[in-house]
Amino acid sequence: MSGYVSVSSRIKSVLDLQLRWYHCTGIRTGFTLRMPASAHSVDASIGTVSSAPVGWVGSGKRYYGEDVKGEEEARQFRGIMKEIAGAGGVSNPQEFVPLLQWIDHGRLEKRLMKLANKTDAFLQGLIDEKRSKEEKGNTMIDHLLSSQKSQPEYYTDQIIKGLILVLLLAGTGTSAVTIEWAMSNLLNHSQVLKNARAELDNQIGQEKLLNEPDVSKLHYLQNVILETLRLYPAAPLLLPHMSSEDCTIGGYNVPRETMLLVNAWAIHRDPNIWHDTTSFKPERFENGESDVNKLMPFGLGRRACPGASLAQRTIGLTLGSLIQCFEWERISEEEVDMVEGNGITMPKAVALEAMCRARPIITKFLSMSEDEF
Ligand code: HEM
Repeated sequence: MSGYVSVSSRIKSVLDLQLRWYHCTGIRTGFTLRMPASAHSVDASIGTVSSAPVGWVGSGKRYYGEDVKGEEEARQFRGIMKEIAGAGGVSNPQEFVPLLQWIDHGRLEKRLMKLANKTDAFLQGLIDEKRSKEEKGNTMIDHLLSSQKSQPEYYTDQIIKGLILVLLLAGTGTSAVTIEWAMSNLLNHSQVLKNARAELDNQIGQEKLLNEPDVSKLHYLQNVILETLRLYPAAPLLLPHMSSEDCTIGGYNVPRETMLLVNAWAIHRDPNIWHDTTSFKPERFENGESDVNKLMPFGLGRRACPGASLAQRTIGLTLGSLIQCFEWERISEEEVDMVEGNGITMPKAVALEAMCRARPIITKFLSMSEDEF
């Protein structure tokens, strides 16, 4: 976190921060605090606390937000990510009418090949850039390249590119979208927000910043996240699976090699399973494991999400930090719009906008010397 802003510029901006409400826009990359130019340096340091990690690409570069260096490269990256997200959500008529393969209807395969080549070239560029540098950094690519030296047969460039993509595609958008849904729910349920803030004040206080190991003490906050994942699972249909044998599901005969989608969104709202199913009630998870075991936002079984526990920690840390550091309010009397948009990771149809005001910890945080972080 160090290196963003000098101590004096932090202190200068503190008063400004404490007096005003700032407007925040929940763009797809997580929360961005929009502040006037006078507080820009503060924006940079807070951004590290509050924003979801999309855009860091394991190479230490930021491609989203206001402090982007290398705009052309960032634009290229954002373009690729947008195309991948779009391509992931489309249905392919050729899978339903195989004849269409012969006339290459929609040219989907060609477009995907082009996109794959473009993505591969971009990621290879990042690896080559790191490899050519004398000084080794502390980024994911640096570490993977050093593993490549000791285990070249496993850590090939191809594997490294795959790992970066997994983190980007599976790991960041899902977590960012969940934080945005969680914050929207909190803004529409002021008592839940108060309870979450009271828990943070009791357990952590305003003297030290929330840390990752603290998140396990915050049971109410974790229930807020579970309840968000119940009502707004980031992957509502999980990922497509394929039947390996002929089988029967719910009375339907399913032939071998049929694509199967599990509607976790609907299961999470099934009145036969959940009480008061559409209400946002984190308290429902206070009665032990039984309700938690009915959730499946990360899938189940062998192919369940391997990042589930990482996701719960990073979401807990980010959401907890947002609540610990800021007071939050809606931009108007009107409730935050909770309509779902389209996309492979279920976005909000209307991006969240909210007001935030710094809490006392920000004063302490911003007046600390860089060595104290
Ligand atoms: C809120 C956050 C997240 C949600 C809701 C989520 C959800 C899911 C779901 C539903 C699946 C498919 C499970 C199935 O096929 O039944 C999946 C797969 C996967 N997720 Fe996540 N995920 C999240 C975060 C992450 C993170 C942080 C990472 C890694 C850093 C990650 C890595 C993966 C990978 C690699 C797979 C593919 C596993 C396989 O096919 O064997 N996910 N995730």
